[in-house]
Amino acid sequence: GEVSATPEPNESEYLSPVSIGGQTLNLDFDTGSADLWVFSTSLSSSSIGQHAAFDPSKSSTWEDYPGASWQIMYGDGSGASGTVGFDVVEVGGATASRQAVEIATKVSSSFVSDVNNDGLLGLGFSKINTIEPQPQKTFFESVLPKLDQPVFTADLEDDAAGTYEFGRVDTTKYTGMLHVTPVDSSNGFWEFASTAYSIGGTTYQNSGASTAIADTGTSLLLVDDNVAQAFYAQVQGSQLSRTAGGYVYPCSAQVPDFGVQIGSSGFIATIPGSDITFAEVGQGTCFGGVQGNGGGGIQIFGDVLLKQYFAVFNGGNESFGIAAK
Ligand SMILES: Cc1ccc(-c2noc([C@H]3C[C@@H](O)CN3)n2)cc1F
Repeated sequence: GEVSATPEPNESEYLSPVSIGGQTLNLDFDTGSADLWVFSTSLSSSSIGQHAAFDPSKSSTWEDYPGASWQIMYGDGSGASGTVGFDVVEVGGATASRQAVEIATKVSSSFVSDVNNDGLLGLGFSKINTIEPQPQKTFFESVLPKLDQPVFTADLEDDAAGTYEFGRVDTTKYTGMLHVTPVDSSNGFWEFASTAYSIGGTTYQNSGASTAIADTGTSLLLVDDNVAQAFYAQVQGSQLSRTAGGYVYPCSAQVPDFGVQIGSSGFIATIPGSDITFAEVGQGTCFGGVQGNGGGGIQIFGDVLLKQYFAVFNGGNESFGIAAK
């Protein structure tokens, strides 16, 4: 089948309506993790606040997974944990009839205050699913055999709503060719080689051999520290600010275009300098959308890059592709 879910954009995440046991929640689609978890009525009312909370007792199709648990930590240190069951999960039009659904009994404060999402839907590989005693399939892995094509696409926008589609590649959504690279899923991510970058149209080889992941759940573009340093060396007045947590510069500064290689093919995905500023932090100072990854070895290509392109995640041949739009 072919489905589409239109995420509501928020300053740092793309939310899509998901039906679980007939209850609709807005979930943050995250290709960098593999847990589908929801705010639940097991949480305290102060934690639930304005969030939609899933109530298993009101679902006629809910099935407990006795003794199972989960616990996850995200890149920013936020986290959640709880118990597990199975239910019917429907996104746009694709239905997983017995999808593992992780019930939050604890969530960190940043999830309580992020009133836009009622949980996350992981689109990474189930190798990193945190359910004990046995990791469970992601929604995509559950529906994959039933899809016309074993793919999902992400068409993220800056301010307008973006779109995730499962089972087809809408070729009217992009122009030119799709630049496809093989993915190495052994770490559980949509991971590929990326050893070159460009600043202001000039291409450089990245000394520290590096890989990158396509991560729709990360807002920024986190590159090797030496690459971030080389980029901001070309932004007048920029500095690495501990208080801001990264590189900042005068909002009036001229920011060069920045590009990163997708796979070893040679294609450099470029972001116009005018789209690189992520936020104003006050006093005419701006926080850059390109930042270092803190020496993690893996670069994290988040929304700052992905929203410039149409992205195709292929679970059949394990590849990642992007095209201009
Ligand atoms: C409050 C909140 C915090 C973090 C995240 C979050 N979602 O995806 C990710 C990235 C980082 C990596 O962990 C996997 N993908 N981070 C979402 C939130 F709503």
